[in-house]
Amino acid sequence: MKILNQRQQPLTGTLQVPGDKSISHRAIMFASIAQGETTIENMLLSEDCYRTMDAFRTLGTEITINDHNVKVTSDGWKSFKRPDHPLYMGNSGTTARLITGILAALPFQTVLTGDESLTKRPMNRVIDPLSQMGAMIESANHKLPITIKGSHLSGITYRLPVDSAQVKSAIILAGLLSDGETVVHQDNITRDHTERMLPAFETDIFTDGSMIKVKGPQSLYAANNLKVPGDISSAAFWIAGAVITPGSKITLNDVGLNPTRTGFIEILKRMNARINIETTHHEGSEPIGTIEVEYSPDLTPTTINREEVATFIDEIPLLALVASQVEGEFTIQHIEELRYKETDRVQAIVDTLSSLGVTVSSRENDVTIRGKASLKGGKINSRGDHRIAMMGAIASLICESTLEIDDEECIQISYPGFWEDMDTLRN
Ligand SMILES: O=C(O)C1=C[C@@H](OP(=O)(O)O)[C@@H](O)[C@H](O)C1
Ligand SMILES: C=C(OP(=O)(O)O)C(=O)O
Repeated sequence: MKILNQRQQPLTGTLQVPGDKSISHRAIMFASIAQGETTIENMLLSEDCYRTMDAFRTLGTEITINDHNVKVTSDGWKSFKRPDHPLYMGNSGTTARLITGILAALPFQTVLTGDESLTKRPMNRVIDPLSQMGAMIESANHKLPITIKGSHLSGITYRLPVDSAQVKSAIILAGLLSDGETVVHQDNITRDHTERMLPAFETDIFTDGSMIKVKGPQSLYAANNLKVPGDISSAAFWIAGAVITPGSKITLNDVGLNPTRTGFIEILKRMNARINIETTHHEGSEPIGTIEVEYSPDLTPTTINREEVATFIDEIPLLALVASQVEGEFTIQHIEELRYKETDRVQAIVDTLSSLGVTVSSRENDVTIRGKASLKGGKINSRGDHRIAMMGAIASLICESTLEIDDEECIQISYPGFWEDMDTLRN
């Protein structure tokens, strides 16, 4: 439990947030299925990323960690060996979905398990398309634990029924290891780190943004040095904190500014938030830059379009918190996918904000928040969901009294240095 008493303390100063979680997972996975030695700089060493590293070590990859630099040495996917125990995915949906795409095409059986939260999250979204490719995956109710039998796969053409980068990536990875052509169509933009990073491993992949095409089977070769940009989803906590806390003014350096991830900033700008972003350079094919944010007293509501939801999917709890500081009624629409995250985040938003004294209600696919609210403090239950725990910590910046956060250790899942970074910005 964490007790926070930081009433109206502004966030000020400069910070570099840790490496991006989505990119860190992919760097380990792609380096593992490739032949040779890849070095990864600024790797995120969080619980979820350890689950990915543990799984690929069990399959035969050598991974050494020196500070935040990771060396991955592998003979490629054809050399992977059958694990002699179930692979534990912990809390990580990204690990579970993407590795299923790889393991489905390998000639041995693997069992995947997960923690209490992950075993409630849907796997049918990857099992269905992979089965169409010829995969044999057994599960009770399409949830973990699953048994992947390992079979010879053939390419498919598939239109994503949900806006999910995890599903898209699982199919692309399976496609690389399958016979023939695999084509994935998406109706709305989802994060495209897989498409951007794979060419660094000498992979042939074509995309025009709404369609992705790969031909298999392909051998992948180690990438030259990869550098992971700062995680914009981690930066988002400080951005939200600065926007709502009087007196704040912060600069965040070296943050990944991939346009498929910057939805939160775009939306805050539409709401009159005082934010400046500038792309300073690229690492591989990922744009990187600086974000400057100031306290923004004149926020206005905006409309959330379905097409943009995936570009800030993990920041929606934070947007709800910011919405509580906007005059009038603010509806965040089209957020049904939040029900399938670490917790039902639609419900978590309603329960957390209402326990802080905000008038908030939800229907199936949206949440409506009435502002401007004074947050009263008290106690919130993170339910073991890292993003809800950190959203609570940011709410505490403007609470009138002490706030207690249950189960705050879950923050290790995505942001191990969170409390240290909070101290940096409050000094
Ligand atoms: O591909 C990824 O790295 C991720 C995709 C998103 O999930 P979905 O694809 O399920 O929306 C996101 O919520 C998750 O934190 C990371
Ligand atoms: C949803 C998340 O991650 P994952 O799906 O990988 O568990 C998240 O980090 O908010």
